[in-house]
Amino acid sequence: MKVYLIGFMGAGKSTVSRLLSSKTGESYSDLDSQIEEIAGKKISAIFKEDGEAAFRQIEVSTLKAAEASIISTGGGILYFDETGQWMRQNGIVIYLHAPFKELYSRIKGDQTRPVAAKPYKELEALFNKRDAGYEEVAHHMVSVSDRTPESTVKEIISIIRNS
Ligand SMILES: Nc1ncnc2c1ncn2[C@@H]1O[C@H](COP(=O)(O)OP(=O)(O)OP(=O)(O)O)[C@@H](O)[C@H]1O
Ligand SMILES: O=C(O)C1=C[C@@H](O)[C@@H](O)[C@H](O)C1
Ligand SMILES: [Mg+2]
Repeated sequence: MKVYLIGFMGAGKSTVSRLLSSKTGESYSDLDSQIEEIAGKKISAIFKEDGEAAFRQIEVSTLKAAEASIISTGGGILYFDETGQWMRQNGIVIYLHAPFKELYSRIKGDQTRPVAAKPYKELEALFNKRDAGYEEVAHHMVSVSDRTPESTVKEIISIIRNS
């Protein structure tokens, strides 16, 4: 059974997937890292040189080809409408949720995330739009607000056991 972690930038999808993998012994794949390996360059360079649309095409094909049990997605994984339904049909989808302000404080000024360079208000509007989409697609919503990754992982392990 596959587990897909979804959520906005800074939610901790990469951090939690790594820890979940080490606690359960299940394999994990971080789509952003895999994309950088496939493309042979950083995400910021893909955005700059090839454009966001090209990045999104690689992102969705990397998602569909991912073989690991735990898959950490990028914040824009719902760029294509059908991607959410595809994940739901292929595994358990878990939304890591926190209020925008908290996520913003984790990602502001981070040069590795080109989307995070948007002005505060624009980014907040993007969060509000995506938040509804993540919630609709997810089988489970897990709060990552003011919480350690260890505690989040415990909750996810219990969700997996009961699924
Ligand atoms: N529970 C947490 N509490 C505080 N900070 C956290 C927590 N989880 C992750 N972080 C920090 O927030 C930042 C973003 O975490 P991470 O890269 O795991 O997010 P992400 O959801 O994978 O983001 P992206 O969508 O951009 O890939 C990192 O600096 C990380 O150390
Ligand atoms: O939220 C987004 O649109 C993104 C999030 C990151 O995980 C990367 O996938 C990329 O920087 C785009
Ligand atoms: Mg990540």
